[in-house]
Amino acid sequence: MTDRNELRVAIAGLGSIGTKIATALDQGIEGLSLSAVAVRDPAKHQAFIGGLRRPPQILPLDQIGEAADIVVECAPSSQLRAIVEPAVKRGRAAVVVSVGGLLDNFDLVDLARANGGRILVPTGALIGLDAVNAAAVGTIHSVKMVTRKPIDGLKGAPFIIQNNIDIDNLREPLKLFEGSAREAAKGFPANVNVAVALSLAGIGPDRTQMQVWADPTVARNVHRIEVEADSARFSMGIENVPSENPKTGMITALSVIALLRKQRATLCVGT
Ligand SMILES: NC(=O)C1=CN([C@@H]2O[C@H](COP(=O)(O)OP(=O)(O)OC[C@H]3O[C@@H](n4cnc5c(N)ncnc54)[C@H](OP(=O)(O)O)[C@@H]3O)[C@@H](O)[C@H]2O)C=CC1
Ligand SMILES: O=C([O-])CC(=O)C(=O)O
Repeated sequence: MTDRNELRVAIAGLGSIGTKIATALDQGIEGLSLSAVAVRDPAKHQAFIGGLRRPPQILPLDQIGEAADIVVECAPSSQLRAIVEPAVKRGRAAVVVSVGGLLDNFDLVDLARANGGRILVPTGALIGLDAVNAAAVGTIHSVKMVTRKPIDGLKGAPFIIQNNIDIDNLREPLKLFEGSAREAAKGFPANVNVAVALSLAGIGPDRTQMQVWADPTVARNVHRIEVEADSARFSMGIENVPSENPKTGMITALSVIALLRKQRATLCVGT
């Protein structure tokens, strides 16, 4: 039975990130319960959902906002609008992991504001957005980010296909892209959500500069960031162990779980 004071959480997409969040909610997060999921093919996920202690309802994407106070989007970015729009229209909170998709749908922020909804972007596979948020209260002069991924983590990216770049036979690191976080998100929608999150925490997608490297010498998704602000200069780095989806670092799901834990926790640490 659901405690009426519990926040109901619904998850859209049960892939590498969504299944971890569903499992954590099912095992228990203070004050939260898993109320619904949306999947493309229910039959494929039947065993997983049936194996949960309290199996959630399975609802169409656009209806999960009805069954939840918080909707967690962890599907491909092409589905972001279909998931977030109905939720924020109903005044719900939407946790967005496909944050690159927000740039082309930024009106959702206005829609959320007009209806009392919220859009929450977790730190995800990155580090230090608390410091970037704080520095942005003052003046940030520049934010630069360099991402290196193993070949398997980059395969299929539109930028690579459109430019006909062969990364399969690389022996040395190859710089694929240099430009703004906005342009990077277009070329690598499943690879640089982190750069967009960084940009939204700091100086925006047009001023945040980034490089993307295909690197056969690394086994992890490596992100290095340099921030120059009036309050501080800082460098940050993270080397993510890929999950079963080689494009996605394992820490991404953990970051969402940490964000969910904060919704009702008595002790909250970090901004
Ligand atoms: N913010 C960040 O730091 C990071 C964000 N990401 C982003 O997070 C998102 C999820 O990543 P990840 O879990 O690894 O991806 P996966 O590919 O592992 O999972 C995506 C899931 O979405 C499901 N899906 C696809 N279309 C629909 C639909 N129409 N309705 C419902 N479900 C659908 C897929 O279903 P099926 O199982 O049937 O294929 C799959 O289960 C991606 O956009 C990724 O780029 C990733 C890493 C870091
Ligand atoms: O997991 C990572 O290292 C980053 C990632 O895929 C993304 O930002 O989309």
